[in-house]
Amino acid sequence: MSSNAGSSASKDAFHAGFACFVGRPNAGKSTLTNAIMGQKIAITSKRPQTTRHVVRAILHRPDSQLILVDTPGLHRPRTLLGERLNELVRQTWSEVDVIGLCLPANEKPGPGDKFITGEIAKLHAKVVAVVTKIDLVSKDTLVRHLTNVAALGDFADIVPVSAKTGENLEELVKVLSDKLPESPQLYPDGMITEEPERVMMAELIREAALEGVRDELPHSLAVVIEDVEDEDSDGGPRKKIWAEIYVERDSQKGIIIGKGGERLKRVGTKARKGIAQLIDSRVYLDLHVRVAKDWQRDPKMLERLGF
Ligand SMILES: Nc1nc2c(ncn2[C@@H]2O[C@H](COP(=O)(O)OP(=O)(O)OP(=O)(O)O)[C@@H](O)[C@H]2O)c(=O)[nH]1
Repeated sequence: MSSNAGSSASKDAFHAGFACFVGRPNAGKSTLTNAIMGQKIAITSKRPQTTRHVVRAILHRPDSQLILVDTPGLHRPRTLLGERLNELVRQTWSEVDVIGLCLPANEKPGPGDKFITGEIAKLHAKVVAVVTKIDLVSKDTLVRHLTNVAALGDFADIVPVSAKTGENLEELVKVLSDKLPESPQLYPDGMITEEPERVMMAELIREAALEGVRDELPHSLAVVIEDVEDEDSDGGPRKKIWAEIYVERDSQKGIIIGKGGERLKRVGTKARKGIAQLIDSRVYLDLHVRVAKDWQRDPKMLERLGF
């Protein structure tokens, strides 16, 4: 044991704490969280700003416990929902020990990245620049990119990774874990997320409902799990889940339901499979679509939808 500060002194100590990935929309934060966890937890998509909930993933290593908090991207708020999301991001940023600033290797750091770098520099957290999507660029481009990233701010480390190929992911976990404070384990062994199951179920339904229609209604859709019950059916025990999909207009309801209810049926089947896998049980999903006019601007409705 030694009283010296620094990593060599705390070699044998256990480190535990919170980390989050930040970066502009589409920087690869959710994909990175999923890849590190080796399983699907956050919801990813080709469209920006689909991450709505703070999802915690817990990474256990022999000498550390890294708790990943997933945040939505910071963006210019146009609605009350937008403002709430930004509040949520800032709140999360202020609560973590380490921040991984995600900078996609295939895009030059821009004013948005500069802005975020400035914002997080004000916090107590250590900041690691995570260069994402390195599978998309050549070695030469990557080297140039790393130089640009180094010029962007004062980072505790710079780690290039690919969530797609898995390159350098374990190194990233190590770098982030090393920067956590000395602390006993914060969560029990084996626990990988504290996100309530219902939120994850809702996200699976939301993802299924958005498939193919993201252009038409990217932010107009929210899902609430109304109830979950155990029941016995002919095929054995199963979970019966009542869920509601909220949209803002009648026309959107039509899009979700589809001709003769065909589309909603497909959404239900896809979501049911995902949920069954998530909770490892047979599932009966009772899915309804409701119109809540302008829910994104209605504080009561936002509360009900969990924002
Ligand atoms: N080729 C490649 N694509 C990636 C990688 N990581 C993420 N992507 C893609 O980049 C897009 C955005 O990834 P997300 O993980 O949803 O990005 P995000 O930063 O969480 O986005 P928001 O939720 O909008 O904040 C998706 O189409 C991913 O498939 C990677 O390592 N390699």
